[in-house]
Amino acid sequence: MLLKLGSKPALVVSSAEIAKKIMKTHDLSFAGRPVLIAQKKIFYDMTDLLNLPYGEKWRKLRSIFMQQLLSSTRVKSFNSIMEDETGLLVEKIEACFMSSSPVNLTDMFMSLSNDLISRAALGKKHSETEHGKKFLELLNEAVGLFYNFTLGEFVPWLGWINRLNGYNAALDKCEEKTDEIMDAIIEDHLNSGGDDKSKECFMDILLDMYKSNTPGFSIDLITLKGVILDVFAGGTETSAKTLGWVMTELMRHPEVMKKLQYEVREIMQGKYNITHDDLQKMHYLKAVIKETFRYHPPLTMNFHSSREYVNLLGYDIEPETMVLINTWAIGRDPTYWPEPEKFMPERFLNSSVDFRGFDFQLLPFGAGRRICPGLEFAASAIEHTVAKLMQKFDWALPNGMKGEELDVMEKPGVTTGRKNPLIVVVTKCYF
Ligand code: HEM
Repeated sequence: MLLKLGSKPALVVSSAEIAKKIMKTHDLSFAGRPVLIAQKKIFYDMTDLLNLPYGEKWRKLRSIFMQQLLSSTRVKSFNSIMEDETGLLVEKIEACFMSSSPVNLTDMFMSLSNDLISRAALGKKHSETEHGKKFLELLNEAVGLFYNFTLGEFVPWLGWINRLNGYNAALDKCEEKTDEIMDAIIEDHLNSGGDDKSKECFMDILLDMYKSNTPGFSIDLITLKGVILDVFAGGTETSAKTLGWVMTELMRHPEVMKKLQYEVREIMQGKYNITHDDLQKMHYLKAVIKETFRYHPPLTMNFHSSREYVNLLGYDIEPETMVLINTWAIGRDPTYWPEPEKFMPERFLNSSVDFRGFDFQLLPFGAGRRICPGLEFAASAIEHTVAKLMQKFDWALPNGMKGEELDVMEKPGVTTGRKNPLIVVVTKCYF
């Protein structure tokens, strides 16, 4: 669907065929990002990977993400962090069980996700430091500002409204505070380093590059800050909200939960720590996670922008057309998904369809050149957490509520999670 949002052309893509044309056939032509007021302010004039226009700088930064920070070898090396943090999550849940208190999984998943990213990025838990807490508050504020599309965004001559209603002032303040905190985090890291001295975190790698004079290897301070900002902005809410949806669907479908618990407990017999190899054997777990990504992609719209004129199915697409790929609608398209409104992990059991960017009917991480570089990290963290929760606990809803009574209302935002917190109770712990 080709639209005009104010003065800006926009193309909304709701079918897998067109998504394939955008992200495969014409990937290079559509590898841009729309220039948005809030993103320009908060992400250092859009010099971070998430927002950079496609080009030489983007390619260099992308290779830092893929080869230095988030390569599959490095993601595997984070297994011990994942094991530690999911172990702590288990302890918190056990404490709720002992005191017969309900468990707020929404809050717990948000803390877990923040702590995992913090330890990988900064070598320590951000949520426990003063700057860290402020940074998390600011990220929340920034996300609110991103979602608040203003008229001035699409009708430039109405930009004065943003001055009048305080939006520009709020952005200026958020930009200033974010930069101050980024400086404080870097300073703090230079003074103390991470708690886990044996492991290199993203900040160590980036600071080495910042201090290096090797051509093609060094980066400037703004780039360093942009990378850290991207890792937190891209990696925390997305994973936390996915976990919330996985557990929601498992609570709503006790037969699926039982089958999953059986698989995990069979594979883990007598063992506590879950390894990468154990996860590879958990086929039903992978199917449950794929089905959750199909039904509840945390980024329901994926933003690209055209870089040149393209003729798409007979339509002329102008340069700088905003392209919105509606992954939510594509995941529920009956052309690809029989009974799309049914949560049915079995549909993935004898199927090669995956979310790694080759199957355009399942695009939670996007596809093509700009596919999410955090895919392996996120998938591993989500698999690890869900496996642990299935291994250790039996679950129920509070006050005898039945699974089908649990709501699936969504709270719209940059990422889409549950509207209401997910509150559950543990009925049995396996020590
Ligand atoms: C469930 C978790 C996650 C989901 C669903 C997700 C989804 C996405 C999507 C849809 C995109 C846009 C792809 C495109 O434009 O085609 C993206 C880009 C990105 N993601 Fe993720 N993401 C997740 C986790 C992460 C993590 C853990 C990190 C970092 C540690 C991360 C960092 C990024 C970055 C930097 C980009 C921009 C890439 C570029 O423009 O070249 N994401 N993500």
